[in-house]
Order: sequence, then C-alpha cells, then structure tokens
Amino acid sequence: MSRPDPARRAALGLIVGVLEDRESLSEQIGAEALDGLEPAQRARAQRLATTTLRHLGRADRILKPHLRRRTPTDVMAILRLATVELLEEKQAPHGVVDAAVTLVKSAGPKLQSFSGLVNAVLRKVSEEGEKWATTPAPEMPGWLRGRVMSSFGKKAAQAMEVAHLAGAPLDLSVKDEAASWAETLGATLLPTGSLRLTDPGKVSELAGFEDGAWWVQDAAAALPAKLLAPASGAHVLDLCAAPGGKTLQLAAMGADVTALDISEARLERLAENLDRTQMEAEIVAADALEWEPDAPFDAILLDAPCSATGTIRRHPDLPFIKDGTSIKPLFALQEQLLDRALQWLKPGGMLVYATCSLLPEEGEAQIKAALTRHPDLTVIRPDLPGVDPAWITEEGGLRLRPDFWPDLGGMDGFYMARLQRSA
Ligand SMILES: C[S@@+](CC[C@H](N)C(=O)[O-])C[C@H]1O[C@@H](n2cnc3c(N)ncnc32)[C@H](O)[C@@H]1O
Repeated sequence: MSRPDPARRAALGLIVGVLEDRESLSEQIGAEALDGLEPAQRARAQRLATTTLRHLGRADRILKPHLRRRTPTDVMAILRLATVELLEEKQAPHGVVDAAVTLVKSAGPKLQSFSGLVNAVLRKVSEEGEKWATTPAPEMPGWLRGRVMSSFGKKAAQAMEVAHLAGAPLDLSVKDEAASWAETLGATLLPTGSLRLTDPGKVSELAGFEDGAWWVQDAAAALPAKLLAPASGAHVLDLCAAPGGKTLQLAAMGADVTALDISEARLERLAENLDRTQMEAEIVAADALEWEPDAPFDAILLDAPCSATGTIRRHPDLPFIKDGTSIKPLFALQEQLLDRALQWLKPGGMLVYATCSLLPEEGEAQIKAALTRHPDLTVIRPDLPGVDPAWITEEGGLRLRPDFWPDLGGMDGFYMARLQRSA
C-alpha cells in the first residue's frame, strides 16, 4: 500500500480538529500539530486546511447528491479536502483521487471499506467544475448571520459572505515613508496609508522585514491607533496590547507606551516585534481587571477581547469553533475593561475603544451604553484620510466591514470609537 502524503494527512488532522474538537487552527499549530513536517509541507498543510474550511459549505453542496448513507467524519474530511483540491485548486484528478483513496486506506480497518465510495464519488466530483463556479459562498453560522442581518440587512450579510470566501491579502503598516516602501515592495498604497500585497510569498523574505521597517497588520486594524493619534511623548496605555500591532504604531508615532496584556505568551511575541522594529515600550503582564497604574494616562487604546468575527476572511475556522453562547461573557468583560480604563484617563484625555467584531453588542451598543454611564464623555467623530463618511455610525463611531473596499480586496470587520473625557 502506498503511503499517504504527509501534508494532506496533516491538513486532515487540522480540519478534523476544528470540526470535531472545536480547536482553532492556530491553537493546533501552536500545540505542535505540524511539527515533524518540512517547512514546505507545513505551509501546504496549513494552506489546504484553511482553503478547505473556507469552502466547506460549497464542498458539501457538491458532495451531498453523491452520498446516500451517513459518512464517518474522517471520510467526510477526506472527501471535502479532495473536492476543494479538485474544483478550487484545479489539481489533476488522477493524483487527487489516488491520494484520497490512499488516505482512506491508511485510516484504520473501520474506514478502509469506504475506499471504493471515495474513489467513485471523487471521479464524479472532478467533472463538476461548472456547478462549482456557480455554487454560492458559504453562509455565516446562524447565530452570527441573524445578528448581522438585523444590523446591516440581508444584502450586506451576503456581501460579507462573498468577502469571507475571497480571503484576505497581506497588509503592512510601515514605520514611515509609506509611498517609498510601496514602490520597493510592489505594493498598493491604500487610501488609509497601509500597504497591500496580493501575492506576497514568504513574509520574512520581503525587503524591510529584517530591518523592521514594517509589520503585518490589516488595514482596518491599523485605524484605531491612527484615530487615537497621540502627540509625540504622550504617556499612552495600550490596553490588551499583545501581539502588539497597535503598540508598534503608537511607538512609531513617538508616544511613551505602556503595553499591557494578560497573556505572557502573547507578550513574548510583542517583545519580539518591538525588538525587530527597534522600538520601545514598557511591557506589563497583568489582568487589567486587577492592575492599577501609578499615574493617569494622556491617552488610552483599548483593543478589547471579542468574538473576532471581523476576521473570518483570514480565520475561516472561526465559524466552526465559536457559537452565540460562548461569546456572551465577552460583552460584560468589554464593559468592565472600558469602565476601568476610563478611570485611568486624564481629564481631557482621549480613549479609543476597538473590537475586531461584526456584532453591534461589541461595538455600537457598548459605546451607547458607556455614554449613558459616563455623562462626562464625548464622542469625537473620525476624521481620518481614506475613511468614507458613510462608515461613521449614528453615535459617532466607525463601523468597518469585510465587504467594504470590494475592488481593493476588502478589509477586516472592526468597530472603533474615540471618546474624550471632559477637562
Ligand atoms: C484583540 S486582542 C489584542 C490585539 C492587539 N491589540 C494588537 O493589536 O496586536 C485582545 C487581547 O486582550 C487580552 N486580554 C484578554 N483579557 C484581558 C484582561 N483581563 N487583561 C488584560 N488583557 C486581556 C488577550 O490576551 C489578547 O491579547
């Protein structure tokens, strides 16, 4: 019997880990799921798993008419992976079908009997290119779709699903000289000042990586620090800071930054990022619900923990591992963090509240409620270059969605608002 391809086998492990154990791809990879593979195989396994999860709902639509009896999870995962390889990646049918049959045969005695079915189904699937082209983008899970539709409407929800399917380009934030770096890297300079690469190759091999001239950060994620825009030398708290994309921006603006996060592991990445970009910040590992600063801050950026539903483009595993109930405790945590942070703000100081979420409960509703709890707060409306005034919400926040900038390649979903404490 021939041996299964290690990258495909590892990809299957990742897919089953997401669907059965509800473990995210990054958790599994962090827990050494891909250790033992060559770098090229690691990258391929990760790409295969990501692409399969992104297209899972479409693969199931293609497979369903061909499956009459209940198919075990592992066999389904092999069929889904192979369907995506055949129809999305347009790999040669012979190699993909053989690889899938080998995977079933090596999956243990109970599953071996499915090798004939896998062979027959995939041969039919390989002829369904036309149907694939018209199979719509997978829907968001019901708990998320319902909320998104009631906030933004059905058309917007569908446009977001199309954006989720398209995936995300690579965006960079630069320390300075954005136009010149755009030219060097062959990148698009986006209206808000981020750089965008559609086919970047290996990030660590791009010009400027070693010297720390830039860091990877979605264009939407780059806006909260721009909205805060502290003066050079201002004493700024980056609350919930790791892995540090916004800390780097604030440090590059010349602010004196305290970067606080509860996760020591994520703070290690923040320290590495500061090191590579040759910038400085004071790093504090603490629970923000218990920590107290020595003195109030001129400005605070609170990038609160959230459902991360704005990042499905780059994390297609997310819809399978989260549900409406597991995220509810975050709403209360966001409120507590916001109230605590406001106590540490100097009179007249600015606080930017941000979440990478599509849910109004984690954005618009948090700010409306905070304005009622704290009558000394005013919302200062966004005035950033490249920001469409239509993105500004009724309470004066900024709602960003994955279906915005469709011709430029989209952006992550985000919400942010700039609050000023009365002097
Ligand atoms: C959205 S992420 C922050 C991303 C970061 N601002 C950046 O731009 O790279 C939210 C962070 O909140 C941190 N966090 C969650 N609960 C916390 C708490 N009680 N105190 C401090 N940090 C917390 C998490 O460890 C996580 O790193």
